Amino acid sequence: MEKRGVIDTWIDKHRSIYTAATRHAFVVSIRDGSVDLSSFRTWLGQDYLFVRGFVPFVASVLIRAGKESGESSDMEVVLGGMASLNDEIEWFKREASKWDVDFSTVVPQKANQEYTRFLEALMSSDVKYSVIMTAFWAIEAVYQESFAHCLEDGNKTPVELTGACHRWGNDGFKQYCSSVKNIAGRCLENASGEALAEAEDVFVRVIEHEVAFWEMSRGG
Ligand SMILES: Cc1ncc(CN)c(N)n1
Repeated sequence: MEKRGVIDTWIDKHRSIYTAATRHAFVVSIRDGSVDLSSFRTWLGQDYLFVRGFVPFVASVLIRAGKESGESSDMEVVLGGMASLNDEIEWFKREASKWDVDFSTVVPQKANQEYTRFLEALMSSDVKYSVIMTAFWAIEAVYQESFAHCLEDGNKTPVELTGACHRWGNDGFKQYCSSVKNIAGRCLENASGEALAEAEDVFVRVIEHEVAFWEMSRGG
């Protein structure tokens, strides 16, 4: 059995907000087939913009993994994430034509701008490696858990949305999230009390931004 670490204790401690992010009404509406397709189109356009801002963040994680990690495999894990972002951007573009969304006219909404600003602040070299890794894991994990839920037994996910669900809900992405979680967990095992407090705070803030992002997609 997998060893329970500090991240699992934080998930338990902040369970209600964690569940609000991973079982948000928008996600549940995809799973039960009641999703409002105009919300899906809003999400698509906003998430495309988010992902473009996420690429430099992941690049900064990659640089830190190359420079600061004692483990050469950290860089390879992050590089795998970078490669899947490349596919993700291509996927968004294909979906845009399918859903008739013109990305060139999409303007980032407040929740998206605030999330991107938060990521930019995390790219500062003052932010500890363990803290940036915790954020990176949490960002990916919310999407993995949310979209995997839309594929679990009993789902009524509309067939035209299963592509999105498979993108983040597939087993390979789950494995990748687990590798990032292991890296963050290993760093946190040796972290100071101050770094632990910062990482917990960043974990909660990522989850809050994810909730706000789903709310925005629903038109909230
Ligand atoms: C808002 C958000 N959070 C996470 C992911 C997964 N990379 C995403 N595409 N968008």
